Amino acid sequence: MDHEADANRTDLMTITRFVLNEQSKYPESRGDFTILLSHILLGCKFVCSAVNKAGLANNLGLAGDTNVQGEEQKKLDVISNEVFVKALISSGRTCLLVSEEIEDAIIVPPALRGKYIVVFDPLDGSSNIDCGVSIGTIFGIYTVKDTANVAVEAALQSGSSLVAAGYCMYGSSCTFVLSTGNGVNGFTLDPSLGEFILTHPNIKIPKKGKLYSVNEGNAKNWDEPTTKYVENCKFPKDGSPPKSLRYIGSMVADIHRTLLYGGIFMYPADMKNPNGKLRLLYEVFPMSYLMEQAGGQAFTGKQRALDVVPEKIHDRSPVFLGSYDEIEQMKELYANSKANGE
Ligand SMILES: O=P(O)(O)OC[C@H]1O[C@](O)(COP(=O)(O)O)[C@@H](O)[C@@H]1O
Ligand SMILES: [Mg+2]
Ligand SMILES: [Mg+2]
Repeated sequence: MDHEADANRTDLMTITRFVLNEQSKYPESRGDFTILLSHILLGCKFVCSAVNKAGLANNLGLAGDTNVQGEEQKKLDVISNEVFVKALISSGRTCLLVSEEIEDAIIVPPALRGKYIVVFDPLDGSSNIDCGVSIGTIFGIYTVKDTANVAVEAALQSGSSLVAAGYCMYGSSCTFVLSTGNGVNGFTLDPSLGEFILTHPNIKIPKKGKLYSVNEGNAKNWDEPTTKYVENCKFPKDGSPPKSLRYIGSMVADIHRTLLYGGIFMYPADMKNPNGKLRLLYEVFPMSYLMEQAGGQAFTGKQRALDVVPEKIHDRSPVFLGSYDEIEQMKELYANSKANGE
């Protein structure tokens, strides 16, 4: 380890220091959020290490069960879910948990309750686990006034009520991206220090993009606006160069690239999946929150994604996320198709 180089690095802003600085702006704060976040970070470090060692520790492949979504669970889906449930409950700052991998919401025992609801996708991009492609964890945080009588309905809040959201990407490096409502910041795990260091301050998505990201394998089932938008990416009518297609198949990785490079990521509704595939509470909302905080937009095809009010905890929603101008184009296509009664 090059201690001298590290000692000279004055920019070593750890995420803990960053959040404590943020917290100092709220004199009334008791540090509950900082404690909750430290437990989420611990969970991410644990899962990052488990992902890195998965092949060695025989943690690749299927777990043998099916989750509430009807998907075959991967061993790492189960491991990461257990890690986050334990970490979140032991923080003593949560009262209700919603996980992609568990059918019912977890109501935290009264003695361990705090004011936060955490909705999370413990491992996103499960289809990419066994081939070592980037995967991640996604989370959203809400608050509750009445923790004593908390029930599952308390999680059915619109995305615009989130107080924080983020993801951790397990890729070539482990990157943690967070917003608490004052912009978006990215931190990279320094494995030798075991610390997340600020490496992407104040992320702002470019207003336009040269990339589009969608599973074109679903194209035959798409609606008119989606078909027209993708057609225009490939054969632009205004003479501009065609956009390039980038699709990893892990929402965390596709969104991370979109935040940094610009462009659009979409999982539209189609005739096969009339509500799309991605889950509102722990995929669509957190990513929409981050996208808006970075200057982009998030649209469902009908409305601003964050304005949707979920009816059930595992509801799905179509979603278009990305650069401001790209989503404006998509909105226009939907408005026109509506006007033409399509
Ligand atoms: O294979 P498809 O249909 O393109 O779906 C890919 C999408 O499904 C997901 O893998 C769903 O998330 P999970 O892996 O958490 O179930 C997203 O990460 C990704 O964007
Ligand atoms: Mg997911
Ligand atoms: Mg998942």
